[in-house]
Amino acid sequence: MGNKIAILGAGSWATALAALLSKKGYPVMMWARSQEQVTQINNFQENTRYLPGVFLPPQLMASTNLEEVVSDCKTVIFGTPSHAFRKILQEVLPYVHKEAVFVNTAKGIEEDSLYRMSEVFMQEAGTQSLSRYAAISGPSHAEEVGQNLPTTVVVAAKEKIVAEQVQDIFMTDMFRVYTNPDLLGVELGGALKNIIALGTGISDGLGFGDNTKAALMTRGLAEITRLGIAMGANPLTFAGLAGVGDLIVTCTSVHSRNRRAGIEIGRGKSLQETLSGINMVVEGVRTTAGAHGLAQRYDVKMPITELTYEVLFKGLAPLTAVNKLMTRLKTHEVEEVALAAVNWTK
Ligand SMILES: NC(=O)C1=CN([C@@H]2O[C@H](COP(=O)(O)OP(=O)(O)OC[C@H]3O[C@@H](n4cnc5c(N)ncnc54)[C@H](O)[C@@H]3O)[C@@H](O)[C@H]2O)C=CC1
Ligand SMILES: O=C(CO)COP(=O)(O)O
Repeated sequence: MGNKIAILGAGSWATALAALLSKKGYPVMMWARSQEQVTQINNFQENTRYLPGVFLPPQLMASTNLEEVVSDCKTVIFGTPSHAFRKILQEVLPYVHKEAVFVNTAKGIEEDSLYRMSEVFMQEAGTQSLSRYAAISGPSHAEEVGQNLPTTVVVAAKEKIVAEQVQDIFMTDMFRVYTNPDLLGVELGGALKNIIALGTGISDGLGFGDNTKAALMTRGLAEITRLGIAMGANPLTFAGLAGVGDLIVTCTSVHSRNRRAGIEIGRGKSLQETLSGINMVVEGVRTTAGAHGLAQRYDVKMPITELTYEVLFKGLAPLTAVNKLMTRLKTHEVEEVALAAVNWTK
């Protein structure tokens, strides 16, 4: 096994990462579903549909043949959306070397099972295999990574050695990679921030201001953290790159598809119209349904998530959702459990 890297997917994020690693000198091969993408990458050094304007090194190769792409690879990176993760994993597993490391970059929750991607991975590859699994997350829009603008991300893995191996693979002087042992927290942060980005987009689409956006982001982080704690994550992870970091970028960036979808919905478009107009993956939609299920399973209050769910799937008017959030029963800002350190005397 040499140091060949496989990247599965040829969307914006897969392409940005493939360009980064290829420019770093790794032999990289991408898997694309469509021959059109393969031709563009191999013959024209650009992925005009998903990452226009970013030059792809001529040595970066793509193929529609999964076996060819993953065979002899030391590292297999998933750059496909989370709803495709299980199926593609099933297809590649027979061809992947038994010592290869898997790196997932998708930010989502499986809709019916409510599994995180590491749980899907364990189910398909076996519990032992989690020692060869890592997740990358953090504030990192493909368009900016493609332009080599300074970016920071976090890699989480059960095994420190794997996290550090992946850190070394990706790290450049413009792409700084931190490690974190809290795989659960990193996966949750990356997935759940997309719901809040839909919410802030809706708020922007309704014509609300920066106060509203800051409120949604702050209270959004509070409910993400609340669910994370209930599931066993480290609360500090949500103060890091996969938590507040990614929340900030996704809720404020012109590049965010989740925010863009929210804006259209806030302006009155239906979910279907919105999604077909964007024509790229909007992970937050499925994740809202997943988080709605997790909130029920863990009996955690997630008012922004709940109302986003009702807007997306139950026809609730966005304005009514905002009104419902603003007129909830009055409450404390900080959870009782966290208040233990800084509390009022009774
Ligand atoms: N775009 C970004 O800036 C970032 C995206 N991500 C995550 O990366 C993942 C992929 O997102 P993007 O690259 O942005 O999406 P995209 O919409 O740009 O591309 C999606 C790619 O997946 C393929 N695809 C879609 N459905 C598929 C299926 N059922 N089976 C096989 N392939 C399928 C498409 O053909 C396309 O190549 C998402 O989970 C996203 O949250 C993470 C960090 C940054
Ligand atoms: O996760 C992302 C940036 O860190 C990408 O967000 P969008 O999917 O909303 O574009």
